[in-house]
Amino acid sequence: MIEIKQLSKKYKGTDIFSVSDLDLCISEKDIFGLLGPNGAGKTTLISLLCSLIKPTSGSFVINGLTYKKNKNQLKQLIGIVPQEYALYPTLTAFENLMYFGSMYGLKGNKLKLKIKAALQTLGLSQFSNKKINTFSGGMKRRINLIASILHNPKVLFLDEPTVGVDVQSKNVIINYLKELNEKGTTIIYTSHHLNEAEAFCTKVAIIDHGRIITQGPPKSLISDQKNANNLEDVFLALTGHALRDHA
Ligand SMILES: Nc1ncnc2c1ncn2[C@@H]1O[C@H](COP(=O)(O)OP(=O)(O)OP(=O)(O)O)[C@@H](O)[C@H]1O
Repeated sequence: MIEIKQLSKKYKGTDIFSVSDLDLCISEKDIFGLLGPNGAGKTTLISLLCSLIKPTSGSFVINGLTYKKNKNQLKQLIGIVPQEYALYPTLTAFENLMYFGSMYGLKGNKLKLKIKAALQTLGLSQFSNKKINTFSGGMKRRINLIASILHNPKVLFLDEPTVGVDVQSKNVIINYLKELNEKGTTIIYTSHHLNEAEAFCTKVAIIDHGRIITQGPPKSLISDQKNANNLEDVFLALTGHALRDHA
């Protein structure tokens, strides 16, 4: 269970809050989607929850643990799949995964077997000894995902895990995440693919200007919104059609 209370973040040198007084509860069984236009605050919220950045104010608890009191336990409890590839291009897939596993204190046969099983499930067994710089975007996304789950996290945060991948890779990734969730991992993910989120998530929150403007199961949000046939209709009705370009 994740409980977020009055969480706010204002980056140094800026005068706006990227996350503003945000309250949210995510249950252990959820596949929770954080949706919102560009610049809404999704990555900032995930970065706060992964303790990659510090809140300006407010707090959160993940499965009873807080970063201040339980830093090491929390690190073992969560997995992070960042938006950017966090892989070493000149190492092979297997070497990369051995390295990431060792960062969590894993080693030996146990780690090797875990890597082999994940590579198999994600369709990458035959590329195990190929260098990452020869991989397609979809293959790198799948390796990025494996790197984050080797320590069996109870809570997995993913920032746009299906961006830039083909339909085949996307299906493999989504099915794998569903499997992890069925085995007891809470999934929290950001995406701009609203059809995907509608089918995949048990709950979503639509975020804009650092605040949650609505949340709930996709079907409830659709039925509650006048003239909405899908999550995209809800999203546009609540966030508007204006472009969010800024520099
Ligand atoms: N390191 C930073 N320093 C200053 N401002 C930042 C920083 N990172 C993000 N921001 C600002 O915080 C706001 C929220 O950004 P964030 O990346 O969290 O949004 P997002 O919803 O993830 O967007 P996207 O969908 O484009 O990834 C934006 O206005 C952004 O410009």
